[in-house]
Amino acid sequence: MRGIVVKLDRGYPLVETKNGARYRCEHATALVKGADVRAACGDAVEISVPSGHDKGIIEEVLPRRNAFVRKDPTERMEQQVLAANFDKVFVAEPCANLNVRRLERELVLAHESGAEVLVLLTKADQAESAEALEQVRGLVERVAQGTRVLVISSEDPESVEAVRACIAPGEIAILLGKSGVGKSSLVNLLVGDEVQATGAVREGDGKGRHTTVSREIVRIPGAGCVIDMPGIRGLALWDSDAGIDVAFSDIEELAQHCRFSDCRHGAEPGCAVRAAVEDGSLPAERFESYIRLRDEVQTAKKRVEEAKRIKSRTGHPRRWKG
Ligand SMILES: Nc1nc2c(ncn2[C@@H]2O[C@H](COP(=O)(O)OP(=O)(O)OP(=O)(O)O)[C@@H](O)[C@H]2O)c(=O)[nH]1
Ligand SMILES: [Zn+2]
Repeated sequence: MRGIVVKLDRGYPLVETKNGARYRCEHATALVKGADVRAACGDAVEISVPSGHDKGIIEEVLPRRNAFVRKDPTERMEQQVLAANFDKVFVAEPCANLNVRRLERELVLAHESGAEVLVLLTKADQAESAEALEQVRGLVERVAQGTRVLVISSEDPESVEAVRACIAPGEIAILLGKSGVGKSSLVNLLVGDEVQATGAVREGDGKGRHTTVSREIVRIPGAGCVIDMPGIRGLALWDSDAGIDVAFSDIEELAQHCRFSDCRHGAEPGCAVRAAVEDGSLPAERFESYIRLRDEVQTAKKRVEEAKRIKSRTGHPRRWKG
């Protein structure tokens, strides 16, 4: 049977087939052995359900159209696929306490997936003033380099409808942003129902703030689907060169004018990027972010190469996901 992974429930993929039946599944041993393929939310899979077995078995993960990938926070040299086969990425940042460095990183990861990217500036009602809000929007538009920016608030139904209009029926959007930025609240407003527990709901029960732990495809009435990506604390980059090129297209553009085509924008003569920093047309912090993120990707790649060398020397199999 063919199905879609609609949820990861404590590590077990929940697979929905065409007729709407849902099966909690395990991976076939052949998938996990060697290449260690693990199904992610949004994956199309082939499953079998042996009689007398309480779970289905994922026999095959079909090729992915795209994927959202970060470095596995628990394993030094592995990637982790958080979602697959989606059409859009919404990057959510709050209007007040906007963190430009985090936004840059989120944009790199979002663009790396190849899907269309939009920025959601959340909690507009918490902006100090209309001017402050416009200032933040202007800043985000500059950082986001032409990516569409929507300003939203849970207090403003029209802004929520604008988000709904961006997810066409049949499309899947993933929602990215730090805990507490208002993702669950937005999903609830889109669905018109309490599907996701929000921070406010759990605040009074003495168990501390709730953070969603499972990723799930949620259907939105009159639109497509959304996958909340909760609890993404560490967004370490993996192989994100393409994402950096898009997220920092201004710097890539400048680099066309460097004297050397392989200029690293360090001490080389005739570097157009450093010249732009010096004349003030490229903010120094933005250049520093670019270098930092680029170096992070280089380091990750180097570690992967090292791991491969160790494997070829020792024959010891390393685990690979995706
Ligand atoms: N003032 C204001 N508060 C909001 C808005 N949206 C969400 N909140 C509040 O912000 C807190 C966090 O919202 P959540 O929706 O739980 O945030 P989240 O991003 O889903 O967080 P995680 O589930 O931890 O990933 C809650 O107390 C919400 O009620 C908004 O537009 N304006
Ligand atoms: Zn240069």
